[in-house]
Amino acid sequence: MFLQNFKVESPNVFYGDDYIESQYDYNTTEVVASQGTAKAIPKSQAFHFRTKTKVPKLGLLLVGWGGNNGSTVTGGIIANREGISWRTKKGVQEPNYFGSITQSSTIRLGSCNGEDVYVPLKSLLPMVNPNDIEIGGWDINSADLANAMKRAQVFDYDLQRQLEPYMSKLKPMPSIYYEDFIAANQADRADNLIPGKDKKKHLEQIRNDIRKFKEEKKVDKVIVLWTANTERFAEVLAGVNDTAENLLKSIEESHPEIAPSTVFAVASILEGCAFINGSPQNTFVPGCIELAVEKNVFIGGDDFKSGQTKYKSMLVDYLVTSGLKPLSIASYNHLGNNDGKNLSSQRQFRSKEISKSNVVDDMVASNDILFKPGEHPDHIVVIKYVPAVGDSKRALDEYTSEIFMGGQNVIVSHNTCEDSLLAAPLIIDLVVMTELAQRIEYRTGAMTEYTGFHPVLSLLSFMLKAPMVPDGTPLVNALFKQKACIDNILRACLGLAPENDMRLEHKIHPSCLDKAFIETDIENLKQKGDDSKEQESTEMRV
Ligand SMILES: NC(=O)c1ccc[n+]([C@@H]2O[C@H](COP(=O)([O-])OP(=O)(O)OC[C@H]3O[C@@H](n4cnc5c(N)ncnc54)[C@H](O)[C@@H]3O)[C@@H](O)[C@H]2O)c1
Ligand SMILES: O=P([O-])([O-])O[C@@H]1[C@@H](O)[C@H](O)[C@@H](O)[C@H](O)[C@@H]1O
Repeated sequence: MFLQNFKVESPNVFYGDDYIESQYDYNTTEVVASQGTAKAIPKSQAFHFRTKTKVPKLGLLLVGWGGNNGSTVTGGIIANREGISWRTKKGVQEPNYFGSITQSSTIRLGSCNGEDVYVPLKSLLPMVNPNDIEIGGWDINSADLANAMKRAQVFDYDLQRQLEPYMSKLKPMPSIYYEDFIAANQADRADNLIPGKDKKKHLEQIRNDIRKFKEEKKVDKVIVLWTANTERFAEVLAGVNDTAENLLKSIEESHPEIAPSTVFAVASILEGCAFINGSPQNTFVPGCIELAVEKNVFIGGDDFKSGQTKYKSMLVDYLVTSGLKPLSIASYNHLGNNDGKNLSSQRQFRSKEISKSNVVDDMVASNDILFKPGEHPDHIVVIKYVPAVGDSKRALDEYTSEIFMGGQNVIVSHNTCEDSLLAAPLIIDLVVMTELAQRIEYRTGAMTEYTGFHPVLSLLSFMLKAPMVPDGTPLVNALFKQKACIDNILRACLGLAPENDMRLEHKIHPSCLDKAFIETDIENLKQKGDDSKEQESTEMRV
């Protein structure tokens, strides 16, 4: 069964004008190791969540707006907003948001008389509609978005033709170009630059651009997202970018080791705007993270997880979960877009190699039966630039695993995809989820005031190859664990238990179930809800 929307009827949830409020018992298991044995201790803590119901008018500023991803996500949103369909050799194609979990995925809400009930993920809590997002951005290249779209060669001609009048009006703001950070082969694109080499002036100009965009477009908030080229890793240097104070001083002094992406991140944070890094470089040097925490502004990254790596994080999870031991992962792809051209330079490729290689670490570390401590599969990552294939990346992967009694299993996959058509929906999800997270607050334990999630927004992990997590917290790459995290946190904001797939009611004799479990007395629940709200508001007045 599928429903478009629903309301939770429970004493633990209150739908107010300004907030959806919930009470939620967070249950987990603490393991205490002592004298060679371990004790598993169930733990529970009561949380109060509240989510602002008013969805803001959202502005999105893309760094690298004129790129394949930037032009594709912009054109895709315009086509959906304007209802533009187009002719292809297979007939008429309608616009959609396939590939976006916020727009095209569902979750199991519960069951109705034994039948599973599914609802759109976006029906759980009020979310921004991508069609309403105001988009702008910067690019080192001056091409307007119509010419950028043509250059990208991603959309069908008949769609490009209809988008042209909208896209030709969109022009990227001048940006900053520090040639040492991206491939030398990008130099011929750099004709749209903020003048000078003074990084302090660059920072101020970018901050001014953000403020100007917010005023002109009359948006309530702005999110900045990096979809510009992959940069080389910046060196983390004591006294330069290791603390917020040193980073700000280094920008003032135009230190050569401060990357364009870090200047954009600092500008966004200082303007109170969340910053998301869709590329693999270490934009978030320690000083930048410290600044985000100090200013309590969300940051998220790194590197969109679009096709080959998303597949890898799923397949290795299946293998290890099944007790099969991956021995080697050979991950090759070639592509012919400008991203591939930039990555044909070793230092930029190295950034990508890191983000594509670490994605299996948590799954391997989860199973000491298969892997001795420190043991891991051979894992190679190869990316080649082949202009002829354009944005249509060809990914070839081979997974060799050890199976029962010394046997071997070899899985080979071929995955052809228009890279930008997989990345564009991720940009939408990263932005929609970040904006939603900005409206969720919690209080727990002795707290009397509500507060927001940690500024390093690990909730975004499902969309990213190398997810940023708060210092000292575990990094989860297993794909469906990442999705379950999103689903269950949204459920908690509605006072709903996490989805656990036990389906106990279908594993026991129905006569064993309580009458109340089988027949839900809505009226009785409603009364309980009113009483508990009265009690909660009394509590809140204390
Ligand atoms: N499936 C995918 O496409 C995918 C997946 C994961 C990560 N990524 C990453 O996303 C980024 C964008 O990918 P793409 O295919 O759109 O690349 P692209 O080369 O088409 O676009 C990048 C754009 O950034 C611009 N640019 C470079 N430096 C800039 C700067 N300092 N300021 C402003 N603009 C700048 C370039 O002129 C270009 O228009 C790349 O880093 C890529 O590695 C892409
Ligand atoms: O598909 P995926 O591995 O998630 O990600 C892609 C890589 O396979 C590709 O080599 C690279 O050019 C893209 O920028 C993107 O990173």
